[in-house]
Amino acid sequence: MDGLLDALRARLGAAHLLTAPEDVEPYLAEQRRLYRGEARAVARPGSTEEVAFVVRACAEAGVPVVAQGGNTGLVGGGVPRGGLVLSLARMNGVRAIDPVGATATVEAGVILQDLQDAAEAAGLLFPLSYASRGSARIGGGIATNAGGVQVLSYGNARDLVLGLEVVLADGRVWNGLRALRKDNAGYDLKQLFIGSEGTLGIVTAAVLRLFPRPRSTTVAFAGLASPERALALFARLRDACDRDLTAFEVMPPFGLDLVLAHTPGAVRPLAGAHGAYALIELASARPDADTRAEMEAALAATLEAGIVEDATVGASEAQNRALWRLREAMPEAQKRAGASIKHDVSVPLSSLPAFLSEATAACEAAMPGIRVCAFGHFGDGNIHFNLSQPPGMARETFLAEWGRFNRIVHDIVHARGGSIAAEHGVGLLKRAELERYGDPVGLDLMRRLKTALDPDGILNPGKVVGEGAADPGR
Ligand SMILES: O=C(O)CC[C@@H](O)C(=O)O
Ligand SMILES: [Zn+2]
Repeated sequence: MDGLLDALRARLGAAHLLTAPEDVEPYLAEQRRLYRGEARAVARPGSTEEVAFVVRACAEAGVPVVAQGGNTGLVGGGVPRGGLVLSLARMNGVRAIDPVGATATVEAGVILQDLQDAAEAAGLLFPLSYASRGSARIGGGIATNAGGVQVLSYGNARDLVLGLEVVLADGRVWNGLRALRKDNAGYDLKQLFIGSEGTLGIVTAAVLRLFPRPRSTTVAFAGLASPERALALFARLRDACDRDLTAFEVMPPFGLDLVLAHTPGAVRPLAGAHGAYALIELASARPDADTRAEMEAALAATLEAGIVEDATVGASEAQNRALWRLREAMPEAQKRAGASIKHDVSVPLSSLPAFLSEATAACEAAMPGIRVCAFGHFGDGNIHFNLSQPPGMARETFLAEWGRFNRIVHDIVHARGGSIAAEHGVGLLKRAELERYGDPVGLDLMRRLKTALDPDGILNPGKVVGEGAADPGR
């Protein structure tokens, strides 16, 4: 190990090889305190060549490497289990924006918010977005195939990537950095690396799709009797507004109460109480678009049809933002309300309301006082089926029940043809669950891919389908 560290120090400079415990510490922390990493050092390469050098040196020394971006992941995918952390933070440049081709070529360490701002400065939109955008880095978003709040109209990270540059486990660089909309010259290799959580290669740069900026955007918040009504509303809006419907998020009354209690400045959007709340966004880049009128007409029709109980429509950008804030503050508010057991699941859209009532009833029966907080990307069929600890119960007592609730919730998801890892990935947290619910042939293919691309298990070992014991119960 010491020889390896000397070689890395010589190549990167002492300032970019962190070995002091206090310098390494931030890279070991995991935001939900579910895991604590272990690593001997953190390498901070400043170029693709330096990333390749680090990986090659580690491969030769048989030392594992875990790539880290903003370290904002939710499943422990970036938690090192020995070896070296490779931070992409210094590689944070937007290399080029092509306004005609509507593409951005970026380094993996660019912060998502900076990329959104750079696209905006060029008069365009980079639509990938989630609450951690101020610190999350695009390489992590690509490595986890991140979803977020605009998937309904723009897709997941996977749909936004045209080309990739990837450092392989042996230190070679695959140059797939192409800006083509059409390229059927063989297998689509970039898709292998997207969502592989750093287990098959380390993304160092990407060509990303940009879109016209919406000229008109309107956000509304609707109160409904139930998730069934939310589904009916979604279907109506999709019919009426077609591609202008850019987000359809749902939160439960308990979730809204948590947000109002724990978010400074948050104001109750509707006077009465409702069984479910939907945040709706309409946006259009058409010069003649008037999404406010479109929203008002669509909501008026659904109010009249008895689908919506009440609704408020943002009348300014500030009001639109305030409504979004209610939704985006949800995870933080839940964190402040104590420990949570999270399930990031998806089911076919038509069975989402039935899933919610079945899983809620099962969890409430399994632990009196448990508080179900199921919210999220309803329009994508993706719900964060989160459970808040009963008031007064100790954090560790509650978290010890994780395995039992996984079984309850994931069995229902699986029986309904859903996914137990919809948008946050597998990491450490869902490894045992993937083993349990994954199709055996599919799992075999995944392992073969891992072995083919990383035969010595250098890249992010123990994650997704890697070797090593999965954490039982989580
Ligand atoms: O905290 C969660 O469970 C979800 C976080 C994030 O994916 C969101 O949709 O807000
Ligand atoms: Zn989410």
